[in-house]
Amino acid sequence: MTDTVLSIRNLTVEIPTRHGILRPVEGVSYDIARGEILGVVGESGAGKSMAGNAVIDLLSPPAHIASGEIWLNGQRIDQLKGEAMRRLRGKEIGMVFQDPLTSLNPLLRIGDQLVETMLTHLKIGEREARARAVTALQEVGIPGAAERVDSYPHEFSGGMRQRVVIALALCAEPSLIIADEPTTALDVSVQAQIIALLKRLCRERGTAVMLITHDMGVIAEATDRVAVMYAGRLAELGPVRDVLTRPQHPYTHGLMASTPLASAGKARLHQIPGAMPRLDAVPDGCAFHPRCPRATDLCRQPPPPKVQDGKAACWYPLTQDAQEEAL
Ligand SMILES: Nc1ncnc2c1ncn2[C@@H]1O[C@H](COP(=O)(O)OP(=O)(O)OP(=O)(O)O)[C@@H](O)[C@H]1O
Repeated sequence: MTDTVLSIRNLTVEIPTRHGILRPVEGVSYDIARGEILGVVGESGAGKSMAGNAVIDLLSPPAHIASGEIWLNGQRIDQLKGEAMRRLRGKEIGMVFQDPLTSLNPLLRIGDQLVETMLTHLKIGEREARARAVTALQEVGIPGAAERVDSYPHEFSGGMRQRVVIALALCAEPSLIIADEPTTALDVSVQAQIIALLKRLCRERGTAVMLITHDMGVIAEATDRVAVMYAGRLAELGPVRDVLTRPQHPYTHGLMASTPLASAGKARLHQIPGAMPRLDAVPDGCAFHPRCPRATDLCRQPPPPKVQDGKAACWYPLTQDAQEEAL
């Protein structure tokens, strides 16, 4: 028996437009194992959310999965629609989005939302579900959970609301959590607490997590492995320590050098010259080549080698020595 929870294979998402077909996700593959937190990182517009939304059939039409496969616990799910997908979303996949209010019903007490979710997906009765709702709120650190279970979402602060969303996402005991920028809307002081909470609870339960973020600090703090996306493609995939301290792809290297975390103590932050291409103008070859100081003619023509775990999609991956000098 494998402990792979989610397996994305060669996923391509297309958006047909009047000017041609856009591919916000192209040929992306990664796995997430039980109890593992995979960080998906990249600049705004890199396709991180699209890849996550494809898993839960939340792509906004006309965006759609054009090719590839998505497997959850050995079941192929990329063709599931309607009720079958809704059932899977509540039971097997929990979701935590940037804005907690999108996950909460403003008209229902939070206890009722937790109870409803548990009654739908777990084989337990109402009394048991009520008791578990209080425990769930205690576990996510809501003070006075026994009373707050009867509060409405608007009666909580942003950070507390996100705690409630985490309780809601976990209460049906899913095998996968998709957390898309879960702390971006929160005060800096609260961000670290929420990330620590998510990490602890998922570790305890063996839940796999796809953690989508543009924040390298969150990646460093919470993840086991990292998938780096650029212009819809995977640039690099590997254990967090390797990707952060010994990035092979020049894009990852630039991303690291441009974060305050990595450049602490340096006089000023590095900037990657230029901008990520628009989806209707993604260059041939390696999409990063116009911004890459190491690019040669080879990078302008054939697609770069496919990413493998621990091996970047680059003809000229940075060796350890080159990492010191490059960029
Ligand atoms: N309906 C649409 N038509 C055209 N382009 C779209 C459409 N929906 C999304 N896109 C584009 O798809 C790309 C991928 O978007 P996505 O939200 O996945 O990026 P992201 O990496 O999650 O960025 P962010 O961190 O800003 O959320 C972006 O360039 C976005 O502009």
